[in-house]
Amino acid sequence: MEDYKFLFKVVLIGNAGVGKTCIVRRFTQGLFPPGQGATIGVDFLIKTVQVDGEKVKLQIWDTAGQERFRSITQSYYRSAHALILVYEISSQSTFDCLHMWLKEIEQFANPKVLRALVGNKMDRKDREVPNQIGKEFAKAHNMYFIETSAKDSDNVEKLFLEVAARLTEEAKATRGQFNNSELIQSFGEKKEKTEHHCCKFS
Ligand SMILES: Nc1nc2c(ncn2[C@@H]2O[C@H](COP(=O)(O)OP(=O)(O)OP(=O)(O)O)[C@@H](O)[C@H]2O)c(=O)[nH]1
Repeated sequence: MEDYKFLFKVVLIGNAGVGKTCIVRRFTQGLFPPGQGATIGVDFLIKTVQVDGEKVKLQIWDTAGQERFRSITQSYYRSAHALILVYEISSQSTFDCLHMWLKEIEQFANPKVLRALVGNKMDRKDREVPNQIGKEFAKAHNMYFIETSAKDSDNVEKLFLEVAARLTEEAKATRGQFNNSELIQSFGEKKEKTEHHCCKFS
């Protein structure tokens, strides 16, 4: 058996071009990839972090923001322990689509999923979404909020460490001692699709 205490599946979602892939690459590989192309479908990377002296393995799924991949990416929501919803602070339109993304979460994710809201590209000077607006939106929807810059490496590590810490705390509180496969199964229940939401924004 591998040497880690918990394994969590973390899925990044949000409009095309907001920086999901760059956030994941910054965190897992410590780099800001030049000329990053659009994600096709989904991609995943793994990183192990320490939470209170215990090893926690994060399986991080980077989904494509483009509408044409939506049916593929939606299928990854179900077994997610955490969903990181990303918008771009320099693009009001990506923020305006958050309601659509929340509907997707409601429809396809496990109700127990931990949700985080991330305003990426905080290094940019052409801000369109004030920090306070992002914060209030997150508060209203019971989400953890942080602004990041994958480019400058600001808050990226903090984001994933916070998610790992919250998931670990929740797992310990709800299940006590259990093994990793049990944990995954507990979040992997299938939720029936009842309605199709479509947003042609990307
Ligand atoms: N200034 C700045 N640019 C960024 C940042 N993060 C990503 N970018 C740029 O934004 C563009 C899109 O980044 P991606 O990481 O490919 O975006 P994505 O959300 O994964 O896009 P899809 O795969 O199409 O869903 C690229 O040109 C990146 O260089 C950031 O923190 N600051």
